[in-house]
Formats: sequence, structure tokens, C-alpha cells
Amino acid sequence: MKADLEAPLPAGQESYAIRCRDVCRSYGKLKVLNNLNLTVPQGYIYGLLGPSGCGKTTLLKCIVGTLKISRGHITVLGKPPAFPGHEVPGKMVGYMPQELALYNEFTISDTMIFFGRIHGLTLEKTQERLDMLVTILDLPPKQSLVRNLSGGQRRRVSLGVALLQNPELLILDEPTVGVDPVLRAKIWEHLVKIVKEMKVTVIITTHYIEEARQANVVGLMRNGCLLAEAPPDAVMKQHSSTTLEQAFLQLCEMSDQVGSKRSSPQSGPLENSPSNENGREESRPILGVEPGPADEVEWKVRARHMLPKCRNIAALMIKTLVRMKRLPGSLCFHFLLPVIQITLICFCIGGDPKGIEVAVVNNETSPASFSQSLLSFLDNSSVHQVPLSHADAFDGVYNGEYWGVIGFGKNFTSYLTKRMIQRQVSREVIDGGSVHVWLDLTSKMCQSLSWLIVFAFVEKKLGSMSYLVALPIKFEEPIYGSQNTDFTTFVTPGAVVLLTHYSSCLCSITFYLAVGLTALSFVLERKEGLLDRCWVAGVSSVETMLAHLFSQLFVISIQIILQLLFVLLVFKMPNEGSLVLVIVLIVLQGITGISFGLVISAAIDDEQSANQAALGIFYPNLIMSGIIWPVECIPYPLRYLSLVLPQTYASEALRCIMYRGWGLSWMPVWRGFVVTLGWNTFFLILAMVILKLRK
Ligand SMILES: Nc1ncnc2c1ncn2[C@@H]1O[C@H](COP(=O)(O)OP(=O)(O)OP(=O)(O)O)[C@@H](O)[C@H]1O
Repeated sequence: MKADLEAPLPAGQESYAIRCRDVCRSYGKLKVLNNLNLTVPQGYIYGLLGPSGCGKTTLLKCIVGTLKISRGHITVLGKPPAFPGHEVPGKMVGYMPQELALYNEFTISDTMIFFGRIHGLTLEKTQERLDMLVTILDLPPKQSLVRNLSGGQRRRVSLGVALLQNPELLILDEPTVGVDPVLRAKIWEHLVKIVKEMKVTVIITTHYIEEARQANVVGLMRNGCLLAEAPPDAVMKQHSSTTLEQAFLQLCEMSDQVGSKRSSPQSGPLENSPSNENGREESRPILGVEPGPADEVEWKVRARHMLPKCRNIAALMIKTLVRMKRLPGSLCFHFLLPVIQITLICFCIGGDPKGIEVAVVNNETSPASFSQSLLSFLDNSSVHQVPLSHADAFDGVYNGEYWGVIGFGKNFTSYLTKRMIQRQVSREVIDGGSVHVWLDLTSKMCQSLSWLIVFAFVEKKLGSMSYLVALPIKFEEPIYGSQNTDFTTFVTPGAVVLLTHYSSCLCSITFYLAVGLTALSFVLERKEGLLDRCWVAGVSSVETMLAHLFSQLFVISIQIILQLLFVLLVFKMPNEGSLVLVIVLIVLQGITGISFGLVISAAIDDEQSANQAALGIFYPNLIMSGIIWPVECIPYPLRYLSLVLPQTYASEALRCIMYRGWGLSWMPVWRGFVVTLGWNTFFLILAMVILKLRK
């Protein structure tokens, strides 16, 4: 095995671009990279070959810094990947991941302009590079939408993105899959040309082993370690084979024979290249360096590196807006969905019952009787009266045909008159002078019905005499709110908060919930390799999150304006307090939603699970936040849980502002703001930590 590694190197090798030493990486218990050593000389094409699942992509991800290694050292262009101030990830590296990692709603031109912005290229420079790439890679017209391209065309666009900024290092994960042989030859020709002319270093994986003969060096990988690393001719010569494929097969057989005794190559000839000028940082710890004058400069570089770049945030935001523009139907739905929801709440919740079938058993026959007169006061649109006999009326209720029975005794008029004019009356007179109501109370709606009946009889009919039959309780003019405050009024502020929270929250985490564009973006971008690609291009997790937050903020601002217009102007919900406070609180709740969405999308990879997580949290939150029913009705242990939910205090604060006209000096109001801000900070930090930990 060692002999394989001792094949002569091409002349002129002076330094290395990539050096991996004893690199290990696992996914849980699965050890994917196993003490791997690899050296890619500067200005070479390095063909990384190996069977599917041997760990090539994992290695490339470790090299570009999207995955952290568990053990060992990696040096890329002189420093470890993601070293503060280092432009790997960044401008120095062009990365083509195995997934296509392209925005489907973009044209080819949009795609290049987006990545050009991230690399800091001017528009003219990007256009110039794009024209060149169209010729070299035989790309379709620049204005073609990516989603309309064939698989091979998309792969070429993806390769074009990697080549865009003329990087020093190109990392290409299977760039020639699905590309026809003529174009494959053209791509290799271009790679050979840029390596020769510009001293670019290329590391390329491919399933077409024979095409790797054009590489300067090949690395044959199996089970997470390198079996051989040498120029293709040397590998073939070593194994007396006429093809690389044969040589590779022999190597695999030998490796199987050696089995577990074999260790990964510890020292290949490529390693002997004079390395230390470029590999300076490799053995140096990233943290814990002794302070000195040079370190001061380094700290400044690090600090600058850590600060989010406006350029990247702007590029990501423009990207989101362009994508929205390309999906206008989806955009309208996105804006209208919360309005539709709030309209439905206002129309469907808390109103008076309409068209209820009620059986009437009237034993008084005279048309001038009180009972006839009272029945005429019942609102016909609410209660549809069906005159029936006693037996039919009760049968109808038992059969579910009527919601209840209203009954009058045959002496109702005379007994009621007695009740009102005599000081003392017998129980029989009270009973006979009362309206008897039997209700099917399996529906809460009938409770509203009973109040309707009382209201019709006592308030409307008896008018000024109503006090004679009233209960010994008097409800005076309310201190806050009005006598007409209904369930809708109670529920609306909470619903606005909730809808804002969830519409924005779902934006970040769930898949195509009506929103389409931005909603899905984070989880899908992650899944499609777009987040990784942007990260390798130099966009940090903080920049991604901030851009996402700002663009979502734009969307929820429009949603909030539309919701408030409907709630305040169309449905005439009262607002006694400051509209500014109302808007700020709702926007802050929107941010809670976005940041909560970011937590879920940072923790979960696929849209289905993200959707389930969002829904799983939505309902308990809706029920327990005091939005539908007051928190005071929740039993004690659960009430404590309710109080720590992000919407409980916010809904209360919003109700206090809108209906009591309270300002920030009132504790329930400022508490709503403070708790919301606290949740926002917590969710944003948590999302960032999860993103960092999951590398
Ligand atoms: N995110 C992940 N979580 C768990 N296991 C993973 C993950 N990514 C890759 N693996 C596993 O790691 C191993 C190496 O995968 P990798 O994608 O690096 O292989 P590869 O050599 O690039 O394969 P191919 O040529 O088919 O692309 C595989 O067994 C794969 O199942």
C-alpha cells in the first residue's frame, strides 16, 4: 500500500493548497472519515475518487468549512477553514455542491448577480464573467429561468456559479454528472486551462473514474480513508493496469485483504512538499494564542470578520424580494391569508345565533294575550318559531329538530299581570306567569339563545316595568369597555397577535403554507444546499438570519397594516389607546414568530417535520395563551405554564392598550413588551447556537 503512495510527483510542485492530517468526522455513531490524510498541491487538479458513500462529500464539506471535523487538522490556502479573516469560506473558494443549490425562481443572470454581490463583484464585472461562462459552459440564454432548465443545464449553471469570481481554489462535487460527453470534455478542458494559466487549484469528485486521468493527482478513497494519492499514470503503472478503474479495483482488493490491519496513509510524497510557509496556521490553536502585536491586528481582523456585512444582508434581502416578485399569486395569498383569517374570526366567532328552530307551545288562545305579544318581540332572524303541541314539541327536541321549547301556560296573561300589580303572589302565580324554556344545552349556542329570550321578554316588552321582574342585581355602566362587549371583542386582540405570530412564524419554518415564497425558504434552502453554498461564498449564519428577519419583517408589516385596517375600520373594533403602541407590539410579536421559526428551521432539516413541529406548538399555545378563553379559567399548574408562553402577556397588553387605553406606564402593558422582547432575544440566540452546533 505504501508503494502506491510513493509514486513520483509531477515536477514543479512547491506548495500545497489543501492539507488534511488525521482527519476524523462522524455522524452520530457512523464514522465517515477515519484518520484521513490528503494533500492537494497548489495549481493542480486533484481527482477525488471513491465508491458512493465512502465520504467524499463529507470530506469536501469539511474542507470548505461547512462541517466541523471531530479530530485532526485541515489547512486550506494557508489557514484552517473558517479561520477569522480567512476567505475560505469566502471569495477564495468556488464551491459546487452535489445538490444543484440554485434558486428556481431566478434567471441565470439573477443567479450570477446574486453570487456576484456576495463576492463583492461590480455589476459590470459580473456581466463580463457571465458572458464568458455562457460561452465556456454552453449555457442557455441568460434570461432563462432556472426552473425551466434541464438537469444538465442546471448543473452547468451551478458550475458557473463556482467559477464566477475566479477563485484560487475550486471544489467541485460531481460537476459532470448528467452532462453529455462533449460538454464534459469541454469542462475538463476549461479546468485544465485555468489551472495552467491562473494557477487555480481544483479538487473534483467524479463517478466517471476514467475522466479523472486528466487530473494531475488522484486520491482513491474508501471507507473514509485514502488508499492512494498520486498522479494517475503512476497509480496505473504501480498496478500494471491500463485503466484507472482497474487500478482502483486492485487497490480495493488489496485493501480488503489487508483489512483492519491497514491504517490510512500517514506520509505520502505529496506531503513532503515544502509546506510550512502556507501551513503556518495548521498546528496553531485557533483560540488561546498568546497576545502580541501581531495578535492585536489579528483580533481586529477577527472582530471585523464577526461583524455582519451589510453587503451580504442586502444581497440576501434582494434575493428574497426577487423571488417574491417571481411568484405574484403566492405573494398575494401570503398577504391576504392573515386578513382572511381575521375576517373569518370577526364574522364567525362571538356573533348572535341566527335561524334557530324553536318549538313554541302556547296554551293561550286569545290573540290579545301577553304570550302572543311577547312572541312577536322575539327576533325572527335569530329564532324561527314553530307552533306545536306539547308532545310534538318535545319529540322534535329529542329528535334533534329543534333547539328548545318555549312554553306558555293557559293563564299566562292573567298570572303575569297579577305578578306585576300585586305585592304578594303565590308560587302558582309566579310559575304560571313565567315563560317556560326547555333547551337542548348540548350546544353552548343555546346559552346565547336563553339570553336572547330574556332580553326580548324582559327588556323589550316590559320596558320601564321590567324592574318589577328583574333579579336583585344591577349592572351599572361598565368602567372599561361597553355593555355590548362581546366574545369577538375579547378574542380579536389575541387573534391579531396570534395570527401575526403564526403567519410570520410559519414563514420561516413550514412548507408552502399558502405563503409559498419566504415561508418555505429557510428549511428548503437548507435542504437544497443553498444555505451551505451561500455560507461557502462567505455569508455567515448571523447574516443569513438577519436578512431573513428583515425580509420577513417587510412581509409581516404589510400583513399587519392590512389586518389593522380590517379590524379597526371594517369591523370597527374599538381602540382607546395609542395606535403606535399597538403596531409596535404586533410587529414585535411578528419578530417572535420569525425567530421562533428560525429556531425550528435551524433544528429541523425537512419541511414535513418543521411543519409538524409548528402545528404541534400552535394548538397548545392557542389554547393556553388566554387568546380564546381567559387565563384565569386555566387550572393552576397549567396556568403557570400559560404565563411563560410568548403570547399570554402580549395579548393581555394589547387588550389593555386597545380597550382600556393604557400606556407604557401600566404594568400589564410594559410587561407585554418586555416579555415579547425577551422571547425575541432568546429565540434568536437559540437559533444561532443551534446553527453553530449543528455544523
Ligand atoms: N447528514 C448526515 N447525517 C448522517 N449520515 C450522513 C449524513 N451525510 C452523509 N451521511 C453518511 O455518511 C456517509 C458518507 O456520505 P458522503 O455523502 O460523504 O458520501 P460520498 O462518498 O460523497 O457518496 P456519493 O458519491 O454517493 O455522493 C454515507 O454513509 C452517508 O449515509
